[in-house]
Amino acid sequence: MTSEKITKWGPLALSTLSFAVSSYVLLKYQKQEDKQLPPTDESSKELKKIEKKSEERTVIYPIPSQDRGHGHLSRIMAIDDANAYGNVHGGTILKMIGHCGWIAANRWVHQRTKSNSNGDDDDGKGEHDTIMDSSMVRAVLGRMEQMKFREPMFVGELASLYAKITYTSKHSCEVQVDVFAENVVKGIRRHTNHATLWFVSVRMEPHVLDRSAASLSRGSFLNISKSQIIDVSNDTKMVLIKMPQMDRIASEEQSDGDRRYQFQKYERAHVGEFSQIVQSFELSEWMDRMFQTQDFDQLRPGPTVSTLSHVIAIFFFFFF
Ligand SMILES: CC(=O)SCCNC(=O)CCNC(=O)[C@H](O)C(C)(C)COP(=O)(O)OP(=O)(O)OC[C@H]1O[C@@H](n2cnc3c(N)ncnc32)[C@H](O)[C@@H]1OP(=O)(O)O
Repeated sequence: MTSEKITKWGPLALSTLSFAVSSYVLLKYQKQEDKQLPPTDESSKELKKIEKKSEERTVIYPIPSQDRGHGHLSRIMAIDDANAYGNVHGGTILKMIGHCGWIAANRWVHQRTKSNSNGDDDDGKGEHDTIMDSSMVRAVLGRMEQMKFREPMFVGELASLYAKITYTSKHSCEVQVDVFAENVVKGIRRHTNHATLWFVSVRMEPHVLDRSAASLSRGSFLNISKSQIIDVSNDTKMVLIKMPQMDRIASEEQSDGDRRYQFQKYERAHVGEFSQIVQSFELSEWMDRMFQTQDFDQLRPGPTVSTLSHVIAIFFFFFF
């Protein structure tokens, strides 16, 4: 064989050989693996045994009663929590407040299980008390109010948040969240933030979404009733359910809570109206009306603008 032939056909022959060997090895390995699998009956028995063992190991603890309606979060503030001034970013604190309130509200709504249902609260809003599956029950954030940034928080401090249910209405609850910043090195703790959140209790239900209608335009969503808000990604809808009520609440606390509840309801109901008034009100029209009026003149002591203008007009009329 000449060296020319070797250089021409050698690499091709080598690659074919290596391909054949690797295919043979792979097939043999696969066959061995198949042989190792136990028959189906045995394998299912084995699986059941393993599942039983892991179930025995998994202990599900009930949420302690003192934690119901309470939430707690703690975290050291890191460099990436900082804003341009080097303090902790307000958005970081807001997010943690949302999480902490969410813990308290969800622990609260999860008191509603099959065992404590009474089946008497179907008030035509689609809510029945027979909660099928606790994983479908949740509290969703409706409103965040009274967010107070009392003092700045610094990187390196320990942020500790405490949330507590302070009022319940038929379908919503008020959660108060307090935030503390602790300098662990110096042993100093400061009250940095306070917020009030309102959560609404809902149940997720499967819903067949008419995608053709929904995808036409954003406007088509506006036709969907508010109590059937749709989670497009999961094809589920939220249905309002009753909020578990606070018991053993002092009458003063109850009336204070009622007042805060009525106030936020009133505010929500009138925000739309107020913005409509602002939008429809032309500034130029307002300026015209303001300067046409004589009321301001009459309040001033001495000759009014209108009186002076009359004198000047008479002067020009007679002398020019
Ligand atoms: C956990 C999270 O962070 S979830 C993420 C953020 N949140 C969300 O995505 C929720 C989006 N919003 C919604 O889905 C809806 O607005 C809901 C479910 C909150 C309310 O639905 P609506 O159909 O508007 O409720 P509707 O007007 O019938 O009121 C039902 C109850 O909720 C209360 N509610 C409704 N909106 C609000 C609100 N913005 N703030 C406080 N309470 C509210 C009402 O007071 C009422 O309770 P009541 O019967 O005890 O008086």
